[in-house]
Amino acid sequence: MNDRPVTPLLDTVSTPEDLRRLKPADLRQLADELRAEMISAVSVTGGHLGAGLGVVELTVALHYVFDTPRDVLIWDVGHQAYPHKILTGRRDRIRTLRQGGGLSGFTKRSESEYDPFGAAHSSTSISAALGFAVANKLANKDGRAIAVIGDGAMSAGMAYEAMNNAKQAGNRLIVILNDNDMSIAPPVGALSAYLAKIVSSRPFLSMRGFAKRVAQKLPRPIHDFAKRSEEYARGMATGGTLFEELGFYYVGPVDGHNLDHLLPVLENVRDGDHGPILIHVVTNKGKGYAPAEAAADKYHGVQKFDVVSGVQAKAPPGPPSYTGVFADALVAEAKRDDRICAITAAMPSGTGLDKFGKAFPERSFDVGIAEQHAVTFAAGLAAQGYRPFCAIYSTFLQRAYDQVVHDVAIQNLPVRFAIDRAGLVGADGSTHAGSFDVTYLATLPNMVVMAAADEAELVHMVHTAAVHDSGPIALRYPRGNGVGIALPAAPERLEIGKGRIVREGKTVAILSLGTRLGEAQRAADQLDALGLSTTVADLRFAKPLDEAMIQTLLTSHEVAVTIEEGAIGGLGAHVLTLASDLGLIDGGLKLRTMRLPDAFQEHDKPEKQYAEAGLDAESIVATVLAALHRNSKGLEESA
Ligand SMILES: Cc1ncc(C[n+]2csc(CCOP(=O)(O)OP(=O)(O)O)c2C)c(N)n1
Ligand SMILES: CC(=O)[C@@H](O)[C@H](O)COP(=O)(O)O
Ligand SMILES: [Mg+2]
Repeated sequence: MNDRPVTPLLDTVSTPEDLRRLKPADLRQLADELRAEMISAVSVTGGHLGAGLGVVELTVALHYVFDTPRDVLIWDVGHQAYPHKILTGRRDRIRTLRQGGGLSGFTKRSESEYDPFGAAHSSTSISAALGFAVANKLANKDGRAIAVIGDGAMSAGMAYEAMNNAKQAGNRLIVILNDNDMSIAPPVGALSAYLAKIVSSRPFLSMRGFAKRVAQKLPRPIHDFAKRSEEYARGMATGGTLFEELGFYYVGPVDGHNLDHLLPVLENVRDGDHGPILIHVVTNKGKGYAPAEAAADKYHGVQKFDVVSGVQAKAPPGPPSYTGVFADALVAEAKRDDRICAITAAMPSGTGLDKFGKAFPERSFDVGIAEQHAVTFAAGLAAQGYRPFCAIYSTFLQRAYDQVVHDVAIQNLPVRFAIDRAGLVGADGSTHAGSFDVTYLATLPNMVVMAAADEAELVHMVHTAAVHDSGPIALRYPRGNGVGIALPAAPERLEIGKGRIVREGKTVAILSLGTRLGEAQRAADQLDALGLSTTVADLRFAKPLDEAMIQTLLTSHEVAVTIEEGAIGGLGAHVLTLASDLGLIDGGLKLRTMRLPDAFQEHDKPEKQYAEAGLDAESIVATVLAALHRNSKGLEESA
């Protein structure tokens, strides 16, 4: 049992207004209590811990110096916003984080006026803040827009697209670059090296004169402060060029855990006349909690844990995860084919590609948070004869849609999309749900789209993708563990566009795509028990469809139901179109499509989300009975 921390000062602060009534000298204690409260809360909920720990002082300082919510504070990704939630009227619910009905793990407009812009995907904050700043300018309103963006998020092109346009915002736009030298994994690429160079530049003294010169260009208050602070002067001398070239005043590096440094810098920036400004704040991910600081991932995302030891709750032993099965299968394929490469966009552990990277470092690429680049980079590799697997979460692949269409599909290049986190993902909620990939991929000419029904199928699909040289192919699989089925000794090459019958019946046909197959079989048991003998088909392919099998199933059963873990426009829509093309809907065909609702579902446990979505066995049975005008006992309803 984790005890609640003693937090006498934090107990007096419910909102930033309360915070702003404190003396500067009290803020250190407040930050310590805030950190303790956050650790305590996440120890019972699990969630994103390291990033929030790293911005405790920054959160306090920003709300202290700026007039939030009139000054809008936009946290990039939003995974570091737990301290912000505690200080902005949500402390009473902080132990409901990421639980069904509880607070979101990210910023969310519907949750608080202090969350002016929702997030969870990265690198949107500067564009959004620019929008707020320009809107204020157009409306002749006061109010600044402050974007806090991490060094990892700063690797995405969108951040630069926004900075490229920032000049029009004038003083109203403030970007805080929170540089903790970490993404989820250690950061990659030239930008990361560039930031590290700024932070570590030496020597101070020989640079001081130059620093003064640069500082003199700044408005008076900043200049004065620069003169007082040696570290600040060092930053002025050694860094900032890239950001200055993009039209920003660069201030930094600043120690993001030192309130005596942070507060005057922010006050000077608040009061200065400088145009768009970027403050380079250096922090430690996991700061102030020893187990987090010591962890390789700095406790980016954690299970519930014991506060004293930092030991996280272990998942009960179970089948291997889909991600793990995918990673092992891909390594096996890459041993057979040295053209196979693997690409991740800053998610090596999440996609399992860390394993591939260890086995084949030269064929493994972490491109940073850059999904668009990842896809077009893969297209280039494919055009040159390599066989890249782009392993990207379903939700993040959305960002690279034009690259999928324009760079891969139109050119019919053999890029393999390994789409992890397909379907509902639980605690991360609607921003991370993999709801749309079948819809957006299966509409594309040339594209093959597969969905694994279990982990053995996933192994076959990895192999099928590996040997599919004639064009692009995607395989999707969910977050979490497999069903416990034995993995095949040798993977099979699946025939493209062919499904399989897993159970034969006469009255009802369930056409399943993906891991709803288990629910389809449970439903079939219940329907059989009601005297409605049921066929279950695992279609395997959303594109191309197994047209012959579908035609047979639709015409030989009284009712057919499609089920999938995706939004409207997926399997069900394609089966309906086929039925229409074949003229089957003219003759009284009974066909029902079961899919995710046309709504963004809130976070909860995945099984509850699926029940709410009506995609469990009980809902399948109810759908079938309703279509056949039968009651819950399977008896015909009197007209
Ligand atoms: C478009 C997109 N790709 C990937 C992710 C997954 N992701 C969430 S946080 C994160 C790392 C962010 O690093 P940084 O911005 O430095 O923040 P830190 O966690 O270090 O505070 C990644 C890759 C995401 N949220 N959005
Ligand atoms: C904030 C973010 O986008 C990631 O940290 C994400 O929450 C990871 O999700 P998984 O736990 O499914 O890898
Ligand atoms: Mg970082």
